[in-house]
Amino acid sequence: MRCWFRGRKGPLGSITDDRFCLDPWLQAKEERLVEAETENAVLHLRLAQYREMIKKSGGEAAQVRVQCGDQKPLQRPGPLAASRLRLVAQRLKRDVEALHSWSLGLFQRYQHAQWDCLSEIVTAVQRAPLCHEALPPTGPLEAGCLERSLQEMTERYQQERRERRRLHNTLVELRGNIRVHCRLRPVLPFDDEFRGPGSQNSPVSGAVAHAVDDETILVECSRPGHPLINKTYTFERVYGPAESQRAVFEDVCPLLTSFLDGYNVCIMAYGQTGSGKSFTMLGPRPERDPALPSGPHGHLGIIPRAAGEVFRLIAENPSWRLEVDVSVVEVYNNDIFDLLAKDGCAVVSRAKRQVLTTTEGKKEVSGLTRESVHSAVELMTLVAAALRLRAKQATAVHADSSRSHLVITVTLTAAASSRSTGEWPRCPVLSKLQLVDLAGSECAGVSGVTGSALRETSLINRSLAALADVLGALSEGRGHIPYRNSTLTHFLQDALAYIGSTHLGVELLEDEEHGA
Ligand SMILES: Nc1ncnc2c1ncn2[C@@H]1O[C@H](COP(=O)(O)OP(=O)(O)OP(=O)(O)O)[C@@H](O)[C@H]1O
Repeated sequence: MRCWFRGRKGPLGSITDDRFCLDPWLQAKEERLVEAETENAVLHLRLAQYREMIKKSGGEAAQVRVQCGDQKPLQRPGPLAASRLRLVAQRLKRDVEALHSWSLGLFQRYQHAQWDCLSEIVTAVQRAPLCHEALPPTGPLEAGCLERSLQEMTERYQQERRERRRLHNTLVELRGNIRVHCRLRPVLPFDDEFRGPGSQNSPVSGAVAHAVDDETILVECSRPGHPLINKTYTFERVYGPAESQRAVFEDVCPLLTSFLDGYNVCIMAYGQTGSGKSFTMLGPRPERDPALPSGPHGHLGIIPRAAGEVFRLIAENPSWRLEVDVSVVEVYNNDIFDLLAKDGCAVVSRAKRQVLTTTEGKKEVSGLTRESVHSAVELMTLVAAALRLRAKQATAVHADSSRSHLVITVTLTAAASSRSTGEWPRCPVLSKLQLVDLAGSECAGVSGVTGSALRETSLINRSLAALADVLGALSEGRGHIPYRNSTLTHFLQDALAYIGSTHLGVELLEDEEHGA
């Protein structure tokens, strides 16, 4: 699954007819490149000469030493000769240092020139289709030369891209394939309003969890009749209450480049009810205002921002010929509902689905609706429609509490045209991005739920406990992973099992007493 793009014929390989317009541009760049290479070669030559000279003089000195050893012992130089020798040695040292810094500078200039050339080549190649028709016809010999030079440039460009991809994904891996970030939301007015029946026992109000630094939080744990205990927890990253949606997304953004590079990515928001999972993942009130990535919304959550970024990356590389489709499901009361399913009148309606195991052992949801999308706005319009169907319920803790786990799956596939030309020889599915807004864990005593809502709470808590068990079993490398203990883990089995791919969990803690 990893690095599927690597070693494949890259997108520029298919540009063959648009090369003739590159002549003056490319020639100039090619000349600069050749100049820089020549300069580098000269430098290497001079370095070799200096090395040779040093070797030779070393040999001569050894010879003199041998000869002197046969005769009488060397007389110590007088003070005048010694200071002269010291001066010569100092001058030589300075010369060597100057030569070293000069060659270093030249090497750096060479590297910069190479990068400039390559980026200009890439721009030129990308602009090629636009100016092709404006050019006069070219002779066959010239065309052949240009073709070869374009091929070389294309190969170099592809090499650079492969290197970029390798470096990017190595960096992402170095930061960890499973990452847990923690966000503390600010204390909000409703935190006091919605104090549940159990909260009168809590002597503390206001913030009880604090960001100590950007990796540590401190939680004040208080129980009536017990002394206050402070506990600290560390995460890969901690966001304080004042940190923006943009700051959270900045850490997620590199994963989307990995998704486009063929890696599976799963981003989950986990936390207790009202702690800000939906706010972080979607933004405020996304079902009413879909917070389309084109709008001027500063509060956009991870999902609309990710949609914008995925399509921005695709637009940056038009020759990739990729297709994007999306499915939206909710896991509610241990059942899976397709939130993009349409009834007979093509109206979106909730439809129950089952998880099946395919002959290759993969998990699939039978009859799941997958809508093809061509822009972030299209994607978010579908998500907003699906969200209107998502199960919600007011509780004493949170007036707009989600009662289901929401899973948005964005699948990247090779376009049918590139499949038929054999450009993508393997399975057409390249990678999957799963964006999960889990239902919040809650204490029924505090949230004050009764009747069917109490059953929902119990099923939510059980499925979250099952998820914790699966993650625990995976991290401990246990032989048996209990995926089947809940529909949520069964449904997410492929994403969870693919532990080698990149996961980032955003754990959210409420910045007040319930969250502690
Ligand atoms: N960082 C934040 N800044 C400002 N307001 C926030 C922040 N995080 C959450 N909120 C607000 O807090 C409230 C609860 O947030 P949200 O609905 O995201 O919680 P949740 O964890 O998804 O809850 P549940 O699990 O019950 O659905 C919302 O009104 C939301 O706008």
